[in-house]
Amino acid sequence: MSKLPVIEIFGPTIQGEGAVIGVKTMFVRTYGCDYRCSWCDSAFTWDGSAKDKMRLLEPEQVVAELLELGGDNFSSVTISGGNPALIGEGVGQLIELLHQREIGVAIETQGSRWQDWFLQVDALTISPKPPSSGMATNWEMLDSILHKLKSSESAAHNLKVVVFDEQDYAYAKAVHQRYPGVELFLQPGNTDVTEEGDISTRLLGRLEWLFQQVIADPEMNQVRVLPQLHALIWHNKRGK
Ligand SMILES: C[S@@+](CC[C@H](N)C(=O)[O-])C[C@H]1O[C@@H](n2cnc3c(N)ncnc32)[C@H](O)[C@@H]1O
Ligand SMILES: Nc1nc2[nH]cc(C(=O)O)c2c(=O)[nH]1
Ligand code: SF4
Ligand SMILES: [Mg+2]
Repeated sequence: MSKLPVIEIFGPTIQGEGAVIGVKTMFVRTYGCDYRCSWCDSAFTWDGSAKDKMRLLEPEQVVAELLELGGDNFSSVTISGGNPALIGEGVGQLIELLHQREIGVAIETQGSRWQDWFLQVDALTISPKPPSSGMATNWEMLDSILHKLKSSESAAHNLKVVVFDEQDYAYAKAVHQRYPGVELFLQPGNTDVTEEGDISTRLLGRLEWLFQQVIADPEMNQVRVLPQLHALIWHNKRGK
């Protein structure tokens, strides 16, 4: 088996975002990202600040830790990062081991890289990054990823765009127009990921703003707008 770089394993918690919001799930967060989003809420996966906590684990070890931590109190695992799509076999083997135990797998990735194991995932979220992130979308790569997913019968996938401002909203619209058949989730951005204490009022204000954009826009009749539910409940706490 092939090792994978892991920065944290936590749960059970409640999936707070997108297509599988509300589902009880464990999390495996891989280390390393090819992006550097200005507002990344998981920058410790790539900025070096938690480098000493990164562990190279065999997929079997990851499963053992998930079972130790969660017992039989979960049937879903979300693999996020960082960018889990930077990792080939290690994540592919982990997915296989989880499926052998009838545990469903969700993935969070930004659509900058393809992995063949995308086709095995039960809920694959592709989250291209809007202008406020400072990252540039590789549209050819995104086209090719969505084309491969569309051609496969098994791969349940969706798009999720984080929106901080008008420019980001225009970007989300461009994504929707480019991939009209793919379910699109919009999520308001958290502008301060280090603020301590209760941030729910601020987050709900941004959610209402995003609701208003979509309500007024006949070109966005098919999208879904959701908060980061875990951030409303647990704020900027890590491992939730
Ligand atoms: C930390 S990322 C890890 C997975 C992958 N690198 C990605 O970006 O899709 C998980 C999700 O959190 C979202 N996210 C990160 N920082 C955020 C913020 N400040 N506000 C709202 N969503 C954020 C990302 O857009 C992504 O959808
Ligand atoms: N509860 C909870 N839901 C989430 N959905 C996506 C997350 C992520 O960081 O990828 C996340 C997370 O970190 N926690
Ligand atoms: S792609 Fe995801 S993990 Fe990477 S910097 Fe952006 S939000 Fe953070
Ligand atoms: Mg998160």
